[in-house]
Amino acid sequence: MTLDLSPADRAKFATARRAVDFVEDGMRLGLGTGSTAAWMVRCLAARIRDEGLNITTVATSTRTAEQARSLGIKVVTLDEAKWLDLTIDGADEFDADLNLIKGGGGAHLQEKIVATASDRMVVIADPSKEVETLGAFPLPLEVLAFGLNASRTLVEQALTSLDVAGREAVLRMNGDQPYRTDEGNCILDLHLRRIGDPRQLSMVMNQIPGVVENGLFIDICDAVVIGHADGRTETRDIATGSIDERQIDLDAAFATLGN
Ligand SMILES: O=C[C@H](O)[C@H](O)[C@H](O)COP(=O)(O)O
Repeated sequence: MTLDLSPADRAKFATARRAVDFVEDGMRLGLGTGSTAAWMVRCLAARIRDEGLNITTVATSTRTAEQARSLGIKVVTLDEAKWLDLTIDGADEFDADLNLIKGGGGAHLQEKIVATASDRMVVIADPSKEVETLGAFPLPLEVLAFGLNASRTLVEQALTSLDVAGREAVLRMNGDQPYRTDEGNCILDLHLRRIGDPRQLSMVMNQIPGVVENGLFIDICDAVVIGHADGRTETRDIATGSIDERQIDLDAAFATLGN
């Protein structure tokens, strides 16, 4: 029963359930990472099982790969899949142009590679992720451990000439050790508060030696599905400007999960 779920989880489930409607038989699909994406993987597994769909997936983290495989979903590498039809992933923030901040879970490097190797990227989010201006959520930078402090100094220097409201670069920790990504790199979380020009910031950050990838997704996302705790969903498509509203029966949908 979805009544046992928190309002936040009901909203995540609603967006996830609506987004898997875009999956078609035979597709090669990118699977995002995070709590919303985890709901999507459960919904996808149910559709594959109930409809006998032939779906090949590429995961954006070891976490997601393990979850997908445990639910019987076929997972291959991106090089094996070559190219993807669709990627469905969560986000930490999105704006009116569907530019995103991602990487709250430390997976934005693989997520960006997978999303840009897809014909289409659909973001799944609850309404709290929508912002007028990106930047309240700290922007993650994946950075090589080698020369980390030098890279951090260069990042903070570069930020002084950019249109942002804060400059603090905080090393993400896992207990008393630096957090390590799937690639073995570190994460600097940039507390910028407001990002005036996301495109410029993204380009400048990726020019700094040691920075592997930043969490800004500019002109990558094609549509967002916003889910609400009462089962309402709204899908906005950036290319057509269309808005599609659907009501998900959360209890009925939950009963189909079986996982
Ligand atoms: O690295 C993590 C990813 O970018 C996630 O998609 C993002 O942090 C959103 O996660 P959640 O759905 O848990 O809010």
